[in-house]
Amino acid sequence: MEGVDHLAHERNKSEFDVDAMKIVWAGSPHAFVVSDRISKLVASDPGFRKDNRSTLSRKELFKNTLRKAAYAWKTIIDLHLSEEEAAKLRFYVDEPAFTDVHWGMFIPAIKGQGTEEQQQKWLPLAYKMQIIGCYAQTELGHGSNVQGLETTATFDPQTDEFIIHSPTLTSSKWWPGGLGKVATHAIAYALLIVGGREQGVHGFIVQLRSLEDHSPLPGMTVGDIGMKFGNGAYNAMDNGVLRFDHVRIPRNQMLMRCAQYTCLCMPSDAKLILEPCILIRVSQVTCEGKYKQSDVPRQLVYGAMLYVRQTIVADASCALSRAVCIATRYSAVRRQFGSQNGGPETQVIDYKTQQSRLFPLLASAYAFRFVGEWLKWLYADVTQRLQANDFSTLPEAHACTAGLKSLTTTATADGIEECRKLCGGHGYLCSSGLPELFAVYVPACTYEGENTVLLLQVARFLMKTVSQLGSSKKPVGTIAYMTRVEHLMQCRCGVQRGFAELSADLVEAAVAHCQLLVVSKFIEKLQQEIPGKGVKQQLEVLCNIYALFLLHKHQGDFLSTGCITPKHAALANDELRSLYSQVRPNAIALVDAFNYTDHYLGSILGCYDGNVYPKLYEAAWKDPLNESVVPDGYHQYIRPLLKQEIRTARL
Ligand SMILES: CCCCCCCC/C=C\CCCCCCCCCCCCCC(=O)SCCNC(=O)CCNC(=O)[C@H](O)C(C)(C)COP(=O)(O)OP(=O)(O)OC[C@H]1O[C@@H](n2cnc3c(N)ncnc32)[C@H](O)[C@@H]1OP(=O)(O)O
Ligand SMILES: Cc1cc2nc3c(=O)[nH]c(=O)nc-3n(C[C@H](O)[C@H](O)[C@H](O)COP(=O)(O)OP(=O)(O)OC[C@H]3O[C@@H](n4cnc5c(N)ncnc54)[C@H](O)[C@@H]3O)c2cc1C
Repeated sequence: MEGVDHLAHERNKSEFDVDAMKIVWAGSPHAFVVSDRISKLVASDPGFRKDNRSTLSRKELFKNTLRKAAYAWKTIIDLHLSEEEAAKLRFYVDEPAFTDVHWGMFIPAIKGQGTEEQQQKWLPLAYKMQIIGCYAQTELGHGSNVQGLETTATFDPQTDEFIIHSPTLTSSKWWPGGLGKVATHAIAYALLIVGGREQGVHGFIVQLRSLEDHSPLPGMTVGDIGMKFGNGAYNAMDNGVLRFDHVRIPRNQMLMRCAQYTCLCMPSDAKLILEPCILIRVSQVTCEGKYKQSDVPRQLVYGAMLYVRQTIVADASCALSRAVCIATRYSAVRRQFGSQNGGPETQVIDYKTQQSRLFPLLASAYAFRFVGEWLKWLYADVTQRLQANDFSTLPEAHACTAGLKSLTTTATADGIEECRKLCGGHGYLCSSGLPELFAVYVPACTYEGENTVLLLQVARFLMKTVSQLGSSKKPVGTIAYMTRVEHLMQCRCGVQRGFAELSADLVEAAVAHCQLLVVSKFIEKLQQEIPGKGVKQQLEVLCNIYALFLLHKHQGDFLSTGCITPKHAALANDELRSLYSQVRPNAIALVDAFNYTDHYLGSILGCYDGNVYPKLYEAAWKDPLNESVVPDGYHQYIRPLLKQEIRTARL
């Protein structure tokens, strides 16, 4: 029935103030108002329709994405949207596109590593989208190993230029989003060679295509790398390949500042505002061909990665909460077995097995939300310190962004797939929204740092900390707890080649460290004042579920290290079951608190009114295969088969 809320009985059960929880989820009353307004704006505008994506061919999908990006930009300009509103618009439009990399990587890289002159020249063009940039780091042969990149940038003092060249097939740039068909410019990473000496990998601003007719400039071979995982989904993005054949660029297009971290955001009026900055020596190539080494950590060249990893953590809770919202609503609608005296069957959400799979994911979505908020704060803090020439917290910020990026994206990708399974057969339909969500999300485990490679970075940081225990350098911040494990210093293992040989175990330790971070940031959140009837209590239940679920899942480790006894393990399990029962009446309200529109969810199974079956039935008839009753190919293939004429037919 249209207009009837099939989940009303569920909503009536809730024991807390959903509107207050919406504000907790959004981060502040202001953030809620902005998010709510922009999500409704996008949902009500047919220009942002997305329900037909899975039936489009790659070319149609890509062109439609170009149209949407242009339309989004026009909307931003026409409505004078602020940066915050524009970012929300991008989020709710919900389509991977070249604009993500332009705003999310190209601009931050120039802001983080460009000199003031470079920023003054390039940023106004980029902010107005008069140039479109991509981030060309990865090559066919090397992604994780950035120091192994083969593209060269050789300085020619005769002409005061760099010659950018791809010397081998494996040095071809491969993967950069937006590169394939759209970007006019790239930040290309290349091995700097000055006076015959290699000086490490640096970033260079390189124009790729003509601003007149979009044709590749001389010396560039550029194109799309082809179809990716999943129909529709990430294929809206033109991940590209690029080869340079002795391309010359002026010397002033090498990104020469490693140190300056400015606030990585777009001014609301799209005009460039340059904050006064502290002058820090930069890596430079002079016109005489002298390389001047920066006196700040070379890792600052990875600044854009730190920023993007932090945004990826913030995004993880969005993707996971979206899948959980779909699976929770559908689990309340779906009934199987258990009818008593002809009454209704049991809602599948009432099965303890369903709860034990679903509710930890619901708790994780909230947990990731809060750790994402904290990471944003940490990033702002390290940025401020760097501006004051204080590099002391950079290793910790790197470990936190890398580790949490790895932990949250892995859990989110796995969680989306689990939500699909929680929806049974219907979860496999594209109209459930879950296959596409998974296909779009899962590369987050690989891009911006492959997840295991990032965990190894965390492990390295932890081992460094352990090796300093007992010295005058006391661990602080997120590793302060290590003072309580000084006995580790007494542990020795006889394994040769130490770190490499034990890396699989060290990765597990890194995961445990990151999980501890998530739990402790959830607990810290609960120590704040949280207004709204019953809101804090619900969050406490979710926090306990998150922590106890981890303990239950890893009880072997806890038991084998003597941290808990079998009795503790059994108690934890009993408590988990009790917590699931406490969440059950509030489950629908807890996902309503995400405040997602049906447009954003893009799922018949997750629609707000729970009117799933008529919508599924109706949607099936809209499939292109149902445009004709007798399919194309009947006369050629089916009829001859049925008539046993197949042996004589020309196939
Ligand atoms: C429609 C219109 C819309 C308009 C909208 C307007 C407004 C919109 C506003 C905002 C939009 C935002 C949108 C954001 C969306 C973002 C989308 C993102 C899409 C993602 C695309 C994907 C991009 C990519 O994948 S780019 C390529 C990424 N590549 C990698 O990540 C490579 C991974 N490898 C590495 O990071 C490194 O090589 C390494 C760390 C693995 C190893 O480094 P190394 O070789 O130097 O080796 P070491 O291990 O020796 O390390 C040395 C030393 O350095 C330390 N270190 C390493 N990295 C860092 C770092 N990043 N920071 C600080 N320190 C670092 C390391 O710990 C070592 O330290 P020691 O002390 O131990 O020596
Ligand atoms: C959808 C998508 C979009 C992307 N967009 C961009 C972009 O815009 N710009 C850009 O420059 N790049 C982009 N990339 C590339 C991406 O950043 C790399 O693919 C990523 O960094 C992983 O590197 P790799 O492909 O070399 O993986 P590899 O490093 O080859 O990984 C293969 C396997 O080897 C393992 N491994 C590697 N090194 C080690 C080690 N030291 N110890 C133990 N195990 C190891 C990994 O764990 C993994 O299991 C994108 C990738 C994808 C999938």
